[in-house]
Amino acid sequence: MGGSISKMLKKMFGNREMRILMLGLDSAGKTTILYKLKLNKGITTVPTVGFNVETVTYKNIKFNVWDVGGQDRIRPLWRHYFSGTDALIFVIDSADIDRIAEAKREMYKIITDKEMKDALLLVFANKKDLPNALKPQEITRRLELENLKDHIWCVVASNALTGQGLIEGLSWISNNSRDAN
Ligand SMILES: Nc1nc2c(ncn2[C@@H]2O[C@H](COP(=O)(O)OP(=O)(O)OP(=O)(O)O)[C@@H](O)[C@H]2O)c(=O)[nH]1
Ligand SMILES: [Mg+2]
Repeated sequence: MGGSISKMLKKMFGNREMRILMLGLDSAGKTTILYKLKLNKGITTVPTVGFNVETVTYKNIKFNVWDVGGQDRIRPLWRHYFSGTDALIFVIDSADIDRIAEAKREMYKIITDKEMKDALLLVFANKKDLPNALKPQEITRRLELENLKDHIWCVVASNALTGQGLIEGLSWISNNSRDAN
């Protein structure tokens, strides 16, 4: 009872905070997404060695977004960021068809880790502007998400250069978080 009242107050008056971890193969567009959300502008990125973290406020939620570099030699560092994650944003380059299988392997390694068992999974099918980009339904099929029963998941097509899809993604996360109910 007390719990639900405090949730209601939080919903009405804000101060929700969520920890978001954004991972994906190198060059998928993670850093571009982070700064488009944060600054609403495009930036010139270099491959991330280490991480960037920014707070993005949307409606009454503070999203603490961690963007960790995706080059293969630094992927072993990803697990150090898992603890306390409310939602994983896994970014896919929808036009990098040769590496979808590799992205899938990496994604399953992350979400099967016990520290990630309660995390929501948002997949950005990014770079949707590129002519050979796979559609979100095709990304869903190739990632075999229909078989993924122990996570709440969603695929959103995005273009980090224009920002298309990004707010839709954050809004899905906020609507599906445990304390949204
Ligand atoms: N056409 C297109 N290019 C994009 C999009 N998003 C990112 N890019 C470009 O893709 C390249 C890589 O983007 P980054 O944001 O640096 O990729 P990253 O995932 O942070 O890569 P790492 O830091 O190495 O893990 C840059 O040249 C971006 O401008 C998109 O939606 N469409
Ligand atoms: Mg980066």
